[in-house]
Parts: sequence; C-alpha cells; structure tokens
Amino acid sequence: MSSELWKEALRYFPGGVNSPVRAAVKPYPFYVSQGKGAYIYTEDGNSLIDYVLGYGPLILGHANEYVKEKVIEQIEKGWLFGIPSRVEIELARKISFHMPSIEKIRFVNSGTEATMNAIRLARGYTKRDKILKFNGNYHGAHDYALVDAGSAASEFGVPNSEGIPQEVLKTVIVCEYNDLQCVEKKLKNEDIAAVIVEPVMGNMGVIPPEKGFLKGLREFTSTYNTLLIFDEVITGFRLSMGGAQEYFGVSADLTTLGKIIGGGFPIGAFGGKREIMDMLTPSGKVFNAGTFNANPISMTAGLATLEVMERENVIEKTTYVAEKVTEELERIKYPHVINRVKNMFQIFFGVEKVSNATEARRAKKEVYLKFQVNLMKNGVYFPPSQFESVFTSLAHYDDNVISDTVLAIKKSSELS
Ligand SMILES: Cc1ncc(COP(=O)(O)O)c(C=O)c1O
Ligand SMILES: N[C@H](C=O)CCC(=O)O
Repeated sequence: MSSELWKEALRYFPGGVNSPVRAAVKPYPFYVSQGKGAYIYTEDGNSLIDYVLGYGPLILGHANEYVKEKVIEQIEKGWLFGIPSRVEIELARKISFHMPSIEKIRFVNSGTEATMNAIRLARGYTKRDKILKFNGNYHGAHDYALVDAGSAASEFGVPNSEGIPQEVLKTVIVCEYNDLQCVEKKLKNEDIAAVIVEPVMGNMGVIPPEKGFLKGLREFTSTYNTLLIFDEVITGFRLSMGGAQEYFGVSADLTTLGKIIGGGFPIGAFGGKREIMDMLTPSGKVFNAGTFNANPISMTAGLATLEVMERENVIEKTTYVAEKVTEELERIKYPHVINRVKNMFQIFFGVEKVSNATEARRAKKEVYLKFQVNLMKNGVYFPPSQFESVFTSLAHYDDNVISDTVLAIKKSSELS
C-alpha cells in the first residue's frame, strides 16, 4: 500500500522523496508499480492515464516495445565501458541532422549538468562572468540556476535556494520572461557571457514566448557579443524534430537537451557552434568529464525513441491529443486560461492571462490542486503542481484514452 511505503520513505528520505515535486501529490504520493503505454498502475491497485510522463521524457508513452527491444539488445552487449561506442555517434548524427545549430555535442547525464556546463563554456568562450536568466525559468538544480527558479523551487517556496554563495548570486541577472526591454538594458550595461532561456517556459506551467521575444533575444545577444543558450531540455524533439529553434525559426549559439533524447533513461547534452564546443576538454581548456557520459543504455534508448519519432509522426499525433484534451478543459466553467504550445499545456484558474512567472504565481493554485485531485479520483494523472507542464505521448493517441480523459475532466470540473 502507498500509505505504508510513504511512512517508511519519510524515515529514509528528506521530505520522503528523492525529488521534491514528487511530494506535491496529495494527501501523500502514490507509489507506482508499473507503466505501460498511456497508463501507470499503482501499489494500491489503481490505474491512471498519465499526463506527467516522467516530467517529459516519455513522448512514446511507458515501456515502448521498440525502445525496450533495443535496450535489451544493448544490455546483452554490456552497459558501461568508459570507452567510446558506436551508438554515441549514431545519436549525435541524428541530433545534429535535426538541429543543425548543434555542430558538436557533449553527452552528460542530466539537464542540470547540461545547463551547468553550457554556462561554464559560455563564460570560458566570452571571458565574461555574468549570465542573464528569466524569472521562473528552471535550468536544473545547480548554483547558477537556482535564482528565481520555477518548477519545484517555486512550488515549495524556494525560487532562491539557500546555500548558494553571494559571489555566485552576483553573477546571475534576472529579467521577467517576455520583457525584451529589460534584456536590452542589462546587455548594454553589464558584461554578460550568455542569456539562457527556456524558449517555451515549461516550469511555471506552460508560458509561450510572445511574438518577437526569441528573435529579439537573438538580435540583442548578437549585438552585444553575448551567447544565446536555448535550454531545450523540454522543447527539444517535442515542439518539432528541430526543437523550438526550428519551430520559431531562431537559432541559438548553444543548446541544452535532456529528457526525450534519453528515451526515459538519464541524459543531458549540450551542443552548438564548433568553435565554441572545441573549447571543451580535451580539445580546449573548459573542463567537463563524466563516468556515465554517453552511457550506451541512454544512447540506445534515445536513438530508438528518435527513430520511432521519425517514422510515426509523433509530434503531430501528440499535438492532436493535446488539442482534444484542451478543448474539453476550455468548457470548464470556473474562469481560467489555458496555455498550450503543440503537445505541452497547462491550465491556470482565476486569471485572464499568464505571460510571465509573476502572472503565473497569481493563479489560484488551490483550485488547480482541487482539480488535479478530482482528476486522480477519476483515473487521470495531471502534474501535482501548477508549475509543471501537462504532456501527451504517442500512446495517448487512442480513442479510448482520449474519451476516458474527456469524461474524467467532465466529472472533475465542479471547482467552486
Ligand atoms: C528546461 C529544463 N532545463 C533543465 C532541467 C533539468 O533537467 P534534469 O532534471 O534532468 O536535471 C529541466 C528539468 O528538470 C528543465 O525542464
Ligand atoms: N520540472 C522538472 C523538470 O522539468 C520536474 C522534474 C523534477 O523536478 O523532478
């Protein structure tokens, strides 16, 4: 039973969990015993249609057969060498083909490592110390990212984590998302190595960039010789095969990836222009290394996932599901706004517009939570936090899954 597991977990883990957002499930986290397709199965004998999908990586759904087959083949051959293997080249070739701004790439193990290293590289390249980020953007759990951070950092009231040296904090400048004037002013007045941005914000709910925002970032960073880093840990291979860069027609100097490119296994990557990437060790003097970098299991699962995506028009199918689900959400009587970009979306109650983190924080979180709990009772799992994104998968592209979701939304919409 989940209740018993939870009691024991509280003894071993701070707050009972190993990543904070998992403790946002009320009244206590349920424990999952299995996942298959669009469904997760709990230790309490319930099944739920899963719209969290491991917080984004599982764009094919749980335990996809093709990915499973390829991973098992790789396990038969061995799972860690500390020596290069063919599959890392195959995955790099595919990523670079779809995202041409990535001329060279380094595989690491998480989105956190990806952004941490991309920032270090930008500093090494420009010989400047400061970076500019946006309020509510989440770039992982390292010191340079935990300033006005979204996701669980906002959910649990610590957008600015304790334990980060003042000297570090002084190097991180923050603007409001979609505020180009602020960006121009800061770039003009400070020596900034890089602007790092989530091209679609997926960590304060979903917040799209306003028209011209990303293009404006491109223009201003070029003018001030500052690097532009697109954090595509969520959007990479989600909005289009070429990520947000292809979708919005804006090219970044450095890109960070994670989630989907590991097919559900631990992954991160950063890549970009050859001349910048060649500053990395061993060809340059900006250090990065890792025992598990480019581990063959994550490489294989990622490659298999991208192969299915190429074959099966996954982005359009997942977008269709998101359209159907949000059409039903629109019918909810309680005043709300829905932000959706392709196959990622979120609903905010009690507000008319959400275009930045400050507006997202004004939404009625307690109403969202009530809706999320109602949905769980009706067999559908939405993120347990207002500040996460709802995702769809290929496995959700199924009439029964969609109609059961629509029915659950109807039954869950009494919110006053
Ligand atoms: C945009 C973005 N960047 C970075 C990260 C950090 O990735 P990870 O959790 O794999 O460290 C996340 C999610 O956690 C993310 O959503
Ligand atoms: N929003 C986070 C990543 O995208 C959620 C994952 C986590 O914090 O456990």
